[in-house]
Amino acid sequence: MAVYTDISEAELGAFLAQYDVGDLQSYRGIAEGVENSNFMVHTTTDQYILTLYEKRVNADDLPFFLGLMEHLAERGISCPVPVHRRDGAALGTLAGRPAAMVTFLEGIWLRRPQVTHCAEVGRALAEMHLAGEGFALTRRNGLALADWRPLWEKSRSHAADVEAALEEETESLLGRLEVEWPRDLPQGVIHADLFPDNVFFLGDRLSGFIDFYFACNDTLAYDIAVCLNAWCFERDRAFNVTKGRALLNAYNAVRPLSDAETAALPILSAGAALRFMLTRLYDWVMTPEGSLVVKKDPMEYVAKMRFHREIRAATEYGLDR
Ligand SMILES: Nc1ncnc2c1ncn2[C@@H]1O[C@H](COP(=O)(O)OP(=O)(O)O)[C@@H](O)[C@H]1O
Ligand SMILES: N[C@@H](CCOP(=O)(O)O)C(=O)O
Repeated sequence: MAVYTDISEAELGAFLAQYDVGDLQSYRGIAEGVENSNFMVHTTTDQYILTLYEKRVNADDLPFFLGLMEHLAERGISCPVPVHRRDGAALGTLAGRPAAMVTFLEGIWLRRPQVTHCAEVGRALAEMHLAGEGFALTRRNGLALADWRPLWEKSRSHAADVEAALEEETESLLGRLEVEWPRDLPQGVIHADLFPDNVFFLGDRLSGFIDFYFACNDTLAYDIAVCLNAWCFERDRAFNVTKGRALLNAYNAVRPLSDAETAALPILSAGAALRFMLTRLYDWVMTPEGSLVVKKDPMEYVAKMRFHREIRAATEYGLDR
């Protein structure tokens, strides 16, 4: 569960007194999520999400994350908006942690997204990429290609415990990515973690994105690759080309992909699969039993690395060309 830091009613009441949000009525910790401590807060005027930023989030990045949500919301993207205190600040301190309140986003995330939802994600991702243009702050991707090898070196010696071939396969893919990674593709603000648990729906209609805490400036098409991996594989780890088609074509209809972006999709998808395999592997082998960190299965992403290795063209993902 993701309530690493607990808060008392008195602390929260004093924190809320800095805002124009009415009086505290009730609050509860939210079990979902991995990185931070989240609370649902009901006041006499509305409901909000309170986040206490934990160790893995760099406090220097918070103005980027909070400012980005505001920038996107001003441009019509549905996402939480930071609530400002009476003194104008969006970021405060609670229980010794940096803390912020954001507006509550209606909707639920889908455990079993269907083709229609993949199309919604493709469309909304492209809209977000366009809306990100002009955002004044920048943030380097802390989990970009250059960061993968140092991360790999930390858990590499445990890879064989997870699967015999994993060390050799990872080494081989990483070596290839370091040589072939595309560096001249269109850049912009990317979400970088747009998994189903970060996208809300009301019925079949996408109601918004949450969890911008990996957002950064990077290759736009890499964000599509993250989504292809997160949305278009089934539980048996098979790629669903109908979902791929829906996601890619919906994206392309809003922000047409260049030939170079299209050609790079297989390598970007392999890289995206490796990136999530690496963070999952690290948590898998390094997190002590009984810790609150939720461990996700690295093998799910090993299967995706293997799948992309065989892909030669984006049309195999379903993109119409
Ligand atoms: N603005 C929001 N509106 C509604 N629910 C939210 C909002 N932000 C977070 N949540 C809830 O909190 C959970 C965890 O949030 P998330 O940002 O994914 O945490 P973490 O960064 O720790 O992974 C979400 O699955 C959702 O249930
Ligand atoms: N999406 C990542 C883990 C990050 O979790 P989130 O709850 O912050 O989205 C993965 O699946 O490995």
